[in-house]
Amino acid sequence: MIEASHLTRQFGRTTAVSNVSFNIGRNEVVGLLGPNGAGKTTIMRMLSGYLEPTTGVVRVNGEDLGQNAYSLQRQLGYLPENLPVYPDMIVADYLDYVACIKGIAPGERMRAVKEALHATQMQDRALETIDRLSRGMKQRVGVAQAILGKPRLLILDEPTNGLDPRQTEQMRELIGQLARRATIILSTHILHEVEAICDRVLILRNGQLALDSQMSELRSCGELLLRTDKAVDDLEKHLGRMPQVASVKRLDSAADTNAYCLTLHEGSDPDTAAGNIAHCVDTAGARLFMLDQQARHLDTVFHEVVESGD
Ligand SMILES: Nc1ncnc2c1ncn2[C@@H]1O[C@H](COP(=O)(O)OP(=O)(O)OP(=O)(O)O)[C@@H](O)[C@H]1O
Repeated sequence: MIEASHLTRQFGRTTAVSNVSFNIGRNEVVGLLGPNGAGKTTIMRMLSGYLEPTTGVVRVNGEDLGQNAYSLQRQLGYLPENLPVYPDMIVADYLDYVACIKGIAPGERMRAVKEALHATQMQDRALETIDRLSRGMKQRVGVAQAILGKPRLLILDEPTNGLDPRQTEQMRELIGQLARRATIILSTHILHEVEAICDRVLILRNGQLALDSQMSELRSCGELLLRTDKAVDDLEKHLGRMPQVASVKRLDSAADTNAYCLTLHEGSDPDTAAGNIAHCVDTAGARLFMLDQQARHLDTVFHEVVESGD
């Protein structure tokens, strides 16, 4: 759906983004993360065609965005970091104006505006002047203009910025609904937002892509916790001989149970390993009480990735 190939962007002597490449497929929901100044907004602006890369290419459905910016921009929804909403305009007029720029046919515009207002729960504010709305409400107007015409590609720069916890929750739900029919790339500083809604995460560090991982792979840390009865003294040895198991550590044992932490070899599939471990425990003659894959949290990974570059 969208392909970023060797993107670099310089501002004078500052290299904001350096040789970043990735492909994002249809209906993926991708979180773009990184500390302040890592290059997130610069990438979002290049992906949406509002900023030209110094070198590199963005392709949307195989078409070069640089060559076809105007027509491709009409097919995508973009929520910029700083909302360019016109303060003196009435919400509905502004959305109608954006619908017009996006090339939505005159007969379709009213319905498109109503749908966008409904999706962002702004129906009651349709006739207010944008200037008089709160920060969170303005943010919703920004999202409403991005989703006008139901684009298949949405680029959202910090969509929950300035929202209160309830509005944040509503925005998360909205993004979840939009994700059923659109590819979404969103940047945020809120890591649990990414954990809640993204399939994949890209982490930038100093303008470079430091991590590109599916959330499911990222959560797996290659460790399993095992608890058995004490029927077999040398269970540790049996477990250690398994091909997927790199090491076995005995943990504190209770009166009638033993506990182990098993580290898998890199690249081992945790589900296959879990099945084999359960079989090994059974054949050795012990009873299995618990076998649990350990999960890593995104904030642990984020800090590891960001700090490894310091
Ligand atoms: N128009 C510009 N002119 C000069 N430098 C810029 C410009 N836009 C961005 N930069 C610089 O490029 C780098 C990346 O900025 P960018 O806004 O993309 O980071 P970010 O990851 O979005 O940061 P934040 O989390 O603070 O929003 C920073 O060093 C910034 O100062």
